[in-house]
Amino acid sequence: MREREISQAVITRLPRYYRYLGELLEDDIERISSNELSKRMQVTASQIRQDLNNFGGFGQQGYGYNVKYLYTEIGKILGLDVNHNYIIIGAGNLGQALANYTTFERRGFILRGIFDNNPVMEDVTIRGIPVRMMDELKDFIAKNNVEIAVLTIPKEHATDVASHLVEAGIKAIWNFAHTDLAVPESVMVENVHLSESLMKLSYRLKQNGEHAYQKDN
Ligand SMILES: NC(=O)c1ccc[n+]([C@@H]2O[C@H](COP(=O)([O-])OP(=O)(O)OC[C@H]3O[C@@H](n4cnc5c(N)ncnc54)[C@H](O)[C@@H]3O)[C@@H](O)[C@H]2O)c1
Repeated sequence: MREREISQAVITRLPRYYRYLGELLEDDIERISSNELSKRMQVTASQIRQDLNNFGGFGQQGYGYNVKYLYTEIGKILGLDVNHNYIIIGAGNLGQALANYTTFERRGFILRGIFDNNPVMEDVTIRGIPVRMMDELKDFIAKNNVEIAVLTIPKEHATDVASHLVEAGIKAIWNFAHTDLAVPESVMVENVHLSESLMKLSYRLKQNGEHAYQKDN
């Protein structure tokens, strides 16, 4: 597989293909045409053919796509054929919600530890995992082969914590703190802003002329 030649735009669409193909598998659907997939995903059939042609030979005239094969291959491209150890930093509302979301484990993301700097949280367990204090962070990352840190702490502390993570050899940060992190290029950062998604929804409601409650001044 020549992954280097796949464009970034295609890569960003892969998780969605992966999700839909996973649902087809759960429904015991073995093959699907690009037209059928197009209807389900609301993407044009030609976009699907173009995207999936990047991986060569997956679709066959008159047969369509072999769902299991495509799902497996896209999983490999996304690095989902191996496990990734991760930790959560910030055991508050969001950190706990993510820690309790067991579907990540099914995808191969294994929660190894949860950290916080509030002594009240020390040894509180979330899904059987004890909350640890930050002084254990560096050793823990090295000993447990942790690749990914999820940052669910207030933005004021994010820069400082990110630099500790870099020092400790973390490879990737899933950043929920609302701030851009300055880390070396070798460390991957994926920022998540749920409120931006909500704003897009608000925009669409507005375009649709939906009634909205006026804000109190
Ligand atoms: N990106 C998003 O879509 C999104 C969505 C919701 C919340 N957030 C942000 O995520 C953060 C967490 O939200 P929450 O509702 O869980 O808050 P919270 O107050 O419930 O939890 C934050 C936790 O971080 C811990 N903490 C603070 N500083 C720390 C440090 N230096 N090291 C380790 N732990 C530290 C606190 O003790 C607390 O347990 C907030 O900054 C919030 O703005 C982002």
